[in-house]
Amino acid sequence: MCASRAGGLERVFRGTFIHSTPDAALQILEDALLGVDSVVGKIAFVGKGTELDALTQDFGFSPAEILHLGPHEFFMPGLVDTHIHAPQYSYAGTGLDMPLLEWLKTYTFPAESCFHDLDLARRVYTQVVRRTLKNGTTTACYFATIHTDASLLLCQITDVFGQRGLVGKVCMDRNDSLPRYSETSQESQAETCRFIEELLNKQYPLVKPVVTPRFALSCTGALLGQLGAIAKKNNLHIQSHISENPEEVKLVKELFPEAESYTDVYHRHNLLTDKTVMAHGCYLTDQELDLFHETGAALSHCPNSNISLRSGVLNVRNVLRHKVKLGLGTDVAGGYSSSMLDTMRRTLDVSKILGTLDPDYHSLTMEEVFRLATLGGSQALSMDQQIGNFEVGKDFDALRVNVKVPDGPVDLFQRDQPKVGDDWNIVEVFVAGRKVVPFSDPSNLAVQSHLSQ
Ligand SMILES: Nc1nc2[nH]cnc2c(=O)[nH]1
Ligand SMILES: [Zn+2]
Repeated sequence: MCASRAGGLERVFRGTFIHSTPDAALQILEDALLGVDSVVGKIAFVGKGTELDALTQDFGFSPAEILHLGPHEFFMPGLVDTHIHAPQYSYAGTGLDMPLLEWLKTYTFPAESCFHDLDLARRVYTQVVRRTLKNGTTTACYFATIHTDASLLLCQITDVFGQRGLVGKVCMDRNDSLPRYSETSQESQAETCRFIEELLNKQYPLVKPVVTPRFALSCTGALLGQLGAIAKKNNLHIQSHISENPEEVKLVKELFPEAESYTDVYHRHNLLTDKTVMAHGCYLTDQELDLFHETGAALSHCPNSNISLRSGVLNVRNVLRHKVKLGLGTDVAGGYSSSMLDTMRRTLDVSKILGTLDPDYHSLTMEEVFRLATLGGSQALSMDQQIGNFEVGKDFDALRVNVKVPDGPVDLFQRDQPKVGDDWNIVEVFVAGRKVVPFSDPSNLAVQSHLSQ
């Protein structure tokens, strides 16, 4: 039995719990009892069904209060999307017919430039938060747009729906392709400070700011340096993109000839810390991966996007060999799906293709991918003290999965082989102990009144 002192009323579940630990990619706890301190939303104890008597005494609950999972149900940790562009949800699944830099100019910047319109932002951001929560994303690391007020609205919506979020106002002072979607270095710096200050003043318990230079091609060295200083002063997370596409890598070399590598561009501006997560990294050298390891910076693997924009292929084994923290990201709308289950499948598929091309390559297992999507994501965001698995003392961020949901997407023949499933199978979602899916009517009413202010 593992337990911490109880602070409040317990909500106790009994059944199967599946999670990862640093030592075990997949651990299945059958007939387990898990208690949640409902005041603080943290896991108070994890024990075996055979320890019921001791647990009821120690934590003061009665067996009648236990919520029993069904025979085809289990709990798993919430999914962590380490890289998603909230405004791009508005055109997800379209416009995937060109490579990254053309795609940005043709679809992305024009779409994002409209988010000065707060009505549009409210509609799209409400949908992306609802959809990702329903799909089991309990923590999302969001890019918004350059617009501060719309970015603050995304924070508010994330808070109201109860999702855990890192949210970044995007910074870009070097984008001459679309004049109406750009800002000066001074504006970018001042608005980033305003965004951080206003968001921290709101004191949302689960939503935090993340310093967000779009990528090296969108930012001058001066802005990168200012953003590095802002992140350091406020001890904040940092997110950006790196080494996604060969053309991008080549242009970064030309724009920053003084830097030793793409990674060095960020490093010399103090943007590589143990609270940094960089998306993609398909073309990083071993030396660059060493620098990631030394600084504690993490990578977000976004396979759907890498395939859809034909950007590249990340060698996940090599990243793990360099002991670089790694999570998974949907990268909507470079990735066409906002579902982390899709990202998990693509991660597996890409790894199997690498194994097909090179018989010496050890493809990832399903269990390893499960760990990347949960504990790995929490490590990549340096939040693994708080979330990522069912360790006592962590917040209860969890998905209740029913592999035999009525009219569900899979047919089950053997009780013990629930190895495939879909978003439909996620019947309840908890964040910090609060049930956030199904959406409750009162919560919807609260959303309406909050958001109309
Ligand atoms: N996939 C992706 N890569 C980027 N690099 C710079 N901006 C973006 C973006 O919005 N999506
Ligand atoms: Zn991205």
